[in-house]
Amino acid sequence: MSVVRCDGIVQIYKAQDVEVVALRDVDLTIEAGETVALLGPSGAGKSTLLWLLAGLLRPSAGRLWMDGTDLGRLDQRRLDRLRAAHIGMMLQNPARNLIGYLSAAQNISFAQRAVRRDRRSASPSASPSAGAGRPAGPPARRSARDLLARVGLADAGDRQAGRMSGGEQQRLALAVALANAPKLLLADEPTSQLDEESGTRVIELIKDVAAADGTTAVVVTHDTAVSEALSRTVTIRDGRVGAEGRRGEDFVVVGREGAVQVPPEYHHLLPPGSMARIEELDDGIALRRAEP
Ligand SMILES: Nc1ncnc2c1ncn2[C@@H]1O[C@H](COP(=O)(O)OP(=O)(O)OP(=O)(O)O)[C@@H](O)[C@H]1O
Repeated sequence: MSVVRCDGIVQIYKAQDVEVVALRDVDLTIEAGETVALLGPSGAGKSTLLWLLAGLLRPSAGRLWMDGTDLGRLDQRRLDRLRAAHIGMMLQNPARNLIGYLSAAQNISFAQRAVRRDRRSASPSASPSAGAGRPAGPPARRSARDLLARVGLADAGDRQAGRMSGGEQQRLALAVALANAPKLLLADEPTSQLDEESGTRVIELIKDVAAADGTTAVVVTHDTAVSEALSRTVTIRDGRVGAEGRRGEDFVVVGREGAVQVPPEYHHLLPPGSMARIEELDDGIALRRAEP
């Protein structure tokens, strides 16, 4: 079963009298264990998509499934539960992921507290809806000690999070995001404020988690080193999935109603607004610029 399935997602922001269409008809399926880099120019809609996947926004239209659960059918309480138990999130600014005055170990315990409480209240005798939206069985949660060891911070359990370096904070943020053994790990530019070495380490750790636990990771990034390290790229342009890359090869994506975005590197041959002739080939079509 797919961990993420987006079907015709539209996201419209309303700011006073103005509407901004951030995403239009996004179709996307992500399988368990995939590590996906979400790419695209500034304002394309990457963060919006990430926030939708995190359940922090509800789409204006379209449907979004997380591990088979239609998020649109969950009330806020059940959505919050599903998020806490199955989604881990890392933000760009390492400090924003953490409670600075708590120790590293306390940051992890804090993240686990809500899910622990929730599981207690969702005992077998509780209402059947209490665990709705959650796959069978509780997540296999790790101890703070194990999680810290996993991200190379075995000796840092008592250190105050706010006093750690940016790289250490982001590794701790990863441990916090993994605290409840999420199925889906979401990261919004997790390396952009780190030096190259720290950034590489964070991405290697994310890949290790995906390989070892089957965790699915979606990482918004502008960094080609990050996108090359992950198994798949999805490029958002103008609110649509414009291209995908797998194993180093790039593909354009044929969207709804047959729409295809010509990648910017070919705009000198087919500028936006130009007319083209379609030439049928055995295995597809070619576009040739035509003068009207
Ligand atoms: N809260 C909001 N209210 C109104 N418009 C918004 C809001 N958040 C985002 N937008 C608009 O939606 C569009 C997509 O924004 P988004 O932040 O998702 O893009 P992005 O690809 O993540 O960009 P960047 O790489 O610069 O972070 C942009 O036009 C942005 O201005």
